Order: sequence, then structure tokens, then C-alpha cells
Amino acid sequence: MDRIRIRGGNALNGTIPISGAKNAALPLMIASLLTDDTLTLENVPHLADVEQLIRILGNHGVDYTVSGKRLATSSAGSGRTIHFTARTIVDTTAPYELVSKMRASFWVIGPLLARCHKARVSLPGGCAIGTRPVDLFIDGLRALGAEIDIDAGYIVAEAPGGLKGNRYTFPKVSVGATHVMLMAASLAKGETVIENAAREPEIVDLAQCLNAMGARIEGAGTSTITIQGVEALSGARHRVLPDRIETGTYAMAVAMTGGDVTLEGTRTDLLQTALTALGDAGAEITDTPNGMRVYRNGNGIRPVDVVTDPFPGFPTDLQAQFMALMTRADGVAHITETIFENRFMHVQELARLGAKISLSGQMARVEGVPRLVGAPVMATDLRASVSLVIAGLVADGETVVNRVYHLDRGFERLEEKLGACGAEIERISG
Ligand SMILES: CC(=O)N[C@H]1[C@@H](OP(=O)(O)OP(=O)(O)OC[C@H]2O[C@@H](n3ccc(=O)[nH]c3=O)[C@H](O)[C@@H]2O)O[C@H](CO)[C@@H](O)[C@@H]1O
Ligand SMILES: C=C(OP(=O)(O)O)C(=O)O
Repeated sequence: MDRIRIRGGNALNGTIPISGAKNAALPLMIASLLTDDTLTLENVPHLADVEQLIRILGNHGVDYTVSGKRLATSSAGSGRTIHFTARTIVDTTAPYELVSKMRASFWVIGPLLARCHKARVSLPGGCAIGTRPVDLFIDGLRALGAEIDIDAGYIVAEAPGGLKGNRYTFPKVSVGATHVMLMAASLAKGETVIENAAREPEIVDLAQCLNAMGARIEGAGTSTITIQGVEALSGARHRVLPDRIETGTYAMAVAMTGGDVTLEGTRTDLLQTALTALGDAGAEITDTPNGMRVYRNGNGIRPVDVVTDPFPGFPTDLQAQFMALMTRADGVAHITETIFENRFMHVQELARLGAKISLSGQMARVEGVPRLVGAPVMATDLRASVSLVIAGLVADGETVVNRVYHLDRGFERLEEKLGACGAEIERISG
């Protein structure tokens, strides 16, 4: 199993190209199930989750071809272009062996139901950050006329006469359930109105792609989305938006180590709340023509309290990274997690490096310390793992992060990107 070894102490200086967003690429790829025509996606990141989803889609009958080059360290925005074609759906079952590895693969339920009027999808896996139920998907799809049962770990859904548009109000904001409702309602008969929809940029990206395929979606990016169902969708070409979580992660790494880094191929408007928190912590962030510049001089890190919330709030996917930054603040910061009930698994690992963190329910009290000391660490989820990398970048001596496969789910060539900016970081294979 690969590990990442870091020798802390170097400031980061240089340029980091930001990849296409994992959390946009996944639903966009799944949207290819909605049409027998070719959906071409540009800027698709090379990540374990993307490869896994390609396998899952292949099981349903999606063919793919890859063109374009892999993202080179020196050039932003030149990620892969992948052409997905689901001429016919050969299987409407998404089996446990495939779906259990990745939460988002469950979302195939939406297009399968819409196009084939039936789907049998295993209950999902994904990062172990909470119980992560699927009740909102079930309620939402039932509102569109689907009949749904749970049988032996599978959701079995049918809509013999096709899905029918309806009004549905989410009792709680869900990114995944909003993606699924957009895809399902695009091929339903009549109008669907979704209230309390997620407003994440990845929702907007999916809606734009679906509209390019012939869907009629209005209001994506607000909490009310209206979809006029259409008979069929066609192919399209769409560029995956930049990864705001990767962007925020590297911005936090620079805030941690000090230095001056340009994040290329990204946009500040994708993560305003997190950038405001970073600014309050002492980093300077400015727009550049093709991204942003993050800079922190020799001044210390100021403690900042944050509370995670659905977009446009502070993203839960940056909570662990921000906590790593706060371990070196000049004072005490409080970090409250409101989205997932078990997303503090980095706390005990950060403590191995000398961090002083205490937990009380969903709130972490982080008392900044003047020094972290390298140690072997291990994390059980994607963003927790990268928070350990950020801490390792300033820890004295050597930090070894185990279970790198978590990182490979969501960070493209992390060690290369950080290494090019002066970090002493390497992957140890095997
Ligand atoms: C692949 C992807 O895009 N993953 C992101 C997506 O996950 P995901 O789409 O799984 O997250 P949701 O927005 O659905 O989850 C938000 C909250 O709603 C709850 N919930 C969700 C569905 C449901 O049927 N019932 C229910 O109670 C969840 O347990 C959680 O407490 O959004 C999360 C919140 O921004 C991010 O952390 C993940 O990185
Ligand atoms: C939690 C995440 O992913 P998933 O929803 O696929 O588990 C994430 O991207 O941080």
C-alpha cells in the first residue's frame, strides 16, 4: 500500500494547476446514461473515483474513449477529454461490489429510472464520515411516481409508465439527491419544481450540461429549481468546472507554510466563504487572470472560528484542512461540523503530530501550538488524509501518511503539485 513521506519546514512558492472537480465530474459522467448519443466531457481529472465510475458505467453499457493529454504540472486546464456513449443500457442493476466503493455511484438510480423506467441499485459506500442515509433520494423519486422497495441491500425502483413531474421540497439540503432529481426530472413528463435544492457550483455545472443536452432546467444555483421534462436528450460537449475543494486545500497549505503560490485554472467565486476565513487567518488572496494568488508572509496564523454549512457556507470538505491550519494558530479556534456527524477522524491523527484539539459534540476546540512534530499517521477518509499532509508540511522532521488510496480518490498528483512548489514530499510505493 502506497504511503506519502513529507519532511516539513519548506514554504510553498510557485504555481499549482487546479484539476477538474471530482464532485462535478462524477454526476456529469452519470448523466451520459440519459442519452444514446455521445456526451463529451473536457477537463476530467485522473482520479481513482473517476476510474471506478467508468467501470460502473461500463457495466450499464456505457462505452468511452479518451482523448487529450493528462494534466501537466506546468499547464492548467489541459485535463483529459472523455467521450461517453450509452447507445443501449444493457443492465439496470448496479451491484454491491461496484457501488459499495463509492457513494456517488448510487446516483445512477436517477438516469436509469428516467430512461429505462427501472433500476436496482445497491445501497452506497463512500467516505465513512457519517451514516449517510438515502431517504431523500427515495422520497424525491417517489414524488416523481417511482415505486420503490428495499430488498437485500438493494433499492429496487420502477416507474412502469415513466416518471411524472411534481413539486418536491427537500426536508434537508442534499447535493446528491438534488443531482439525482435533476437527472430524473429531465426525462419526466411535465414540470418538476424542487424546493430547498442544494446550491453547490457542481449542481449548476450539471444543470448547464443537461441543458446543453436539451434539458429545460431553470434556477440551478438557487434553492428552487424548475425542470420541464423533455422526450429525449442528445449528446453535448461540456467542460468540468475547476475543483473548489482542491483549490481550497492548496490555499490552506500555503496559508500554513507561508509563501506565494498561484493556483491556476480556478475561480475565487467557487469558495468565497472559505477564502474569507483564510483571509481572516492571515493569508492574502487576490484574483489573477486565470485563477488566484495566495500569499502569507512571516506573520503568524490568526485563529478563526468556522461552521460548516451547505453552499455558500463553509464547505464540510474543507473542514479537516482548515483544522490542520488552526493547529498552528496564535490562539484558540472553534470548528463546528453541521453536515456529517462523524467527520472528525483527523483529530486523533493531528494529535499524533502534537496538535491540541478537544471535541465536544459537533464542535472542535483547537488550541494553536507553536510546533508540530512529524510522526506516522493514517486517516480513514479523503479530506482527513489531506489535512495530515498540510500538517506534515510544517511539522519538524518526517511525517508518513498511510492509506494513500484515500488521497488518490480526490487529489490528482498531489505530491507532484506540492513538490513543484518546494515541498519535500514523496510517494513510497508498495
Ligand atoms: C461526490 C460528492 O459530490 N460528494 C459530496 C456530496 O456528498 P453527498 O451528496 O453524499 O452529501 P449530501 O449533500 O447528500 O449530504 C448532506 C447531509 O444530508 C444527509 N442526507 C443525504 C441524503 C439522504 O438521502 N438523506 C440524508 O439524511 C447526509 O447524511 C448529510 O448529513 O456533498 C457533501 C456535502 O457537501 C460533500 O461532503 C461530498 O463531498
Ligand atoms: C466525502 C467526499 O466524497 P464522497 O461523497 O464520494 O464520499 C468528498 O469528496 O470529500
